[in-house]
Amino acid sequence: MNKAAILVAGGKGTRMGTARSKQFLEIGGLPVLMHTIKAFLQAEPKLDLILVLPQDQFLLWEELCQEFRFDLSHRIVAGGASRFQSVKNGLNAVNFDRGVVAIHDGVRPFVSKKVIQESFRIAEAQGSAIPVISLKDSIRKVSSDGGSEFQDRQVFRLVQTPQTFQLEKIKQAFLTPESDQFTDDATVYEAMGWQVTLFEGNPENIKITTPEDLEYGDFLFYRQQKDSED
Ligand SMILES: Nc1ccn([C@@H]2O[C@H](COP(=O)(O)OP(=O)(O)OP(=O)(O)O)[C@@H](O)[C@H]2O)c(=O)n1
Ligand SMILES: C[C@](O)(CO)[C@H](O)COP(=O)(O)O
Repeated sequence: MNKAAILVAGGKGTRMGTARSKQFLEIGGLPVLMHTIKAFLQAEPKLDLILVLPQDQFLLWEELCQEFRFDLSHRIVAGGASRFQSVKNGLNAVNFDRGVVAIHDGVRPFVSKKVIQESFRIAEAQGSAIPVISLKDSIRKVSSDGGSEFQDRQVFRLVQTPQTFQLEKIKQAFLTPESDQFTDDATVYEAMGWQVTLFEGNPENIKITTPEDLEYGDFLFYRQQKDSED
């Protein structure tokens, strides 16, 4: 079965508030994106790996690859104005017609090997594979009049990436016009009337979004290093 991964990293990282976009910042001495690429190629060494970057950051990425002597195989594609457009550009760059494709936020470097491998296995059999985790906090639905209402957290899940799909189906889904309701790839797939298949994600697979995520990322990195030495 042909397998590809699209790592979307075409965003600006405004919530991080740093001059350099968050996907290029370092965790444990290595840029975030290099951790993510390593995770995918360790889990699936034969992957066609497509990295989606802002066009004006191609040169920076080339310089970083030289600086960090990073030579893992990947192709680069220009991002779009939104995550949806960046994914679409990535899908158009996949160079086979039949197979499975994982779509992953480049800024989720702590995705586990098990989740990556499971996502391909489940998507191949079921059409899609969406990693989710249970909630640990209580949740409330708030209303515009200042009120709020208890919600049963057992019936909710937090949604992560990689979101993995049979290529033909997700390419067809992405022909639909972009909508504000498309907060991820599962919602685009679902708009076709197809049900998504959920599976258990890994809680460390956080999306690096704000400065405290970088500090937690450092902690996770050093804990991983220590675990592998023990
Ligand atoms: N035009 C865009 C916007 C987002 N992304 C990617 O989608 C993922 C999830 O988006 P988010 O965390 O929101 O990243 P940013 O858009 O960069 O962050 P912010 O919203 O804080 O600006 C990131 O890997 C980001 O680079 C992308 O490829 N192209
Ligand atoms: C795709 C995603 O990471 C799934 O949780 C999330 O929806 C991205 O949201 P963002 O607002 O684009 O960061």
